[in-house]
Amino acid sequence: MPAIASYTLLPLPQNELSAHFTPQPGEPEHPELRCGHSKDTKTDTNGLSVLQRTKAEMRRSQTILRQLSRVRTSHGSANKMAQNDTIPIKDYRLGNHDVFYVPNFLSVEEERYILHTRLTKTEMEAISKQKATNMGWRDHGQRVIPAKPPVVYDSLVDRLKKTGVFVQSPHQQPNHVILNEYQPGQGIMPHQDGPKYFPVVATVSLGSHAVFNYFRYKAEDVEAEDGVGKAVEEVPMLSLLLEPRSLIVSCCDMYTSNLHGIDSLEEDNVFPSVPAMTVSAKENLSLNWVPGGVTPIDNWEMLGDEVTKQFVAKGAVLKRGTRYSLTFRDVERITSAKSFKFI
Ligand SMILES: O=C(O)CCC(=O)C(=O)O
Ligand SMILES: [Fe+2]
Repeated sequence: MPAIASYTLLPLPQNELSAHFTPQPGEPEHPELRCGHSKDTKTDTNGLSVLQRTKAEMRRSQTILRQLSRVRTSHGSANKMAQNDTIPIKDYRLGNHDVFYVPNFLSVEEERYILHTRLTKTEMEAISKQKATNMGWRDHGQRVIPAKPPVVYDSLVDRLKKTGVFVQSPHQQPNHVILNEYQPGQGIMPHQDGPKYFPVVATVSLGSHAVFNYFRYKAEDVEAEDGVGKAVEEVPMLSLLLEPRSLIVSCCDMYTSNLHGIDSLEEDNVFPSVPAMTVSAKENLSLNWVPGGVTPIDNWEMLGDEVTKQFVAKGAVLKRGTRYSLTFRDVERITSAKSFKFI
């Protein structure tokens, strides 16, 4: 499992930031938006407690967000999505799979803002001890998150609503978000998210890429190696390159019947998959497929960044940086997966 670093709640004071994401050459430097993480202290250098400073930071975050809404970016698609009434999610479907890949779902500014405002685990715990009120957001272990997520989350939830993927969920929108942190070399074992959630999961990637694999279970009569549970195919049925700022949605059968995971690697060796490539074809092509070997990327034609696309098209080794993911779900499950379809 990756470390669950924190929930993004409130901005950190500038003086506690350490350089984390350095602006690319030629990129305008925006002092408010430099990303970083705080030292694990309960008070800042002015002796303010986390709760005291959060009010001031909240006001500051509102100002930044107002500025952000005026920023014009070259990543037009995120801005267009923010303005449109609906996002045609069907246009982003991966073949016939219950999987949707949307590049540039977030703008560069939103990505930076979210990374800038995340709290550390220690800060989260410091706030929890002070028993602030529950605003309805929960963390992975179902502890209550005692503060309202910043406004940028509202706009992300709004944008997710516009895709229609949560239209049949109990609250018609996600009510739960997890922020995971993956250092290069970290991944997440193949797993299912389980019946606690409505069978739609929407994940936004930030900071770096991941290769996200979906796996089938082996036939009923094949036992797992450890004799516990069902055996899982070693070769992924699908592998997607998740670019920073992209959205991936898994639902329906993909949610209820298959597993997903990310290999624990420092770099991903990728090449383009061809349409309708079967698992056995992939196995042959990948020559003695091993986890972390060469991975055919099924969404390479849908990639948003032209340079990345060209690299993947030729075959490339992509070095991982620190990746964060925000996973949105609706917790209370009242509709059965079988009767649910938005596609
Ligand atoms: O971080 C990701 O992209 C996936 C996380 C995940 O699968 C989970 O939290 O259940
Ligand atoms: Fe998961």
